[in-house]
Amino acid sequence: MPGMKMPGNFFLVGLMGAGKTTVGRALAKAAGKTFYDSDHEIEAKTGARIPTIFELEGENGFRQREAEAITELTQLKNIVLATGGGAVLNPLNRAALRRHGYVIYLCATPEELYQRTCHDKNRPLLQTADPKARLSELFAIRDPLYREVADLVMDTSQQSVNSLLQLLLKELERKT
Ligand SMILES: Nc1ncnc2c1ncn2[C@@H]1O[C@H](COP(=O)(O)OP(=O)(O)OP(=O)(O)O)[C@@H](O)[C@H]1O
Ligand SMILES: O=C(O)C1=C[C@@H](O)[C@@H](O)[C@H](O)C1
Ligand SMILES: [Mg+2]
Repeated sequence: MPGMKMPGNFFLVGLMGAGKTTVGRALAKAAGKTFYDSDHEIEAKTGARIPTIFELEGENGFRQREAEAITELTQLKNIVLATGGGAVLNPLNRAALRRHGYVIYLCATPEELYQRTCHDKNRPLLQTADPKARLSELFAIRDPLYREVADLVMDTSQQSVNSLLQLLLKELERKT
């Protein structure tokens, strides 16, 4: 039974490596919705990879582009949207996410996030001497913000993508 609050969009939030893109794509397929990823939309629009945008325009420049993408994407209907890990930092993004869809926070420990992201160089905020410490700092700042916007918190620790998807579908069926 679709709830009144649910216009049919699912928005995924969480830190880098939480599985927003991976789980989001599978969820969209299973739920018959169109999948979008704000990071991919920004890259398609600019024709540049995210590390390049950070290099040329700084994090602030990227955040502006991200806010525009979130504004546009949250207007769409019947979608699953994987948001960039830092999208919740902007209160306008948080309001748009809450207003236009059902928000799912995928969480994991900083240690697990590190294991899932350490082989990939496409996350400029993790290109530091100590990416594990950086993930812990980001977790401390952002975990409350993810919880603030979330309708549902999913612990992804020690869960395969497929078992998470099954759990998520069950929860969504019950709650939405
Ligand atoms: N539940 C899980 N268990 C183990 N590995 C996972 C899980 N979810 C995702 N992964 C793996 O972790 C890596 C990062 O996942 P993904 O790119 O989906 O994260 P993300 O939340 O979209 O990150 P970002 O915010 O940087 O875009 C991928 O290699 C993915 O296969
Ligand atoms: O956590 C973050 O701030 C980021 C996460 C990624 O999804 C990208 O949006 C970018 O690398 C920044
Ligand atoms: Mg992603």
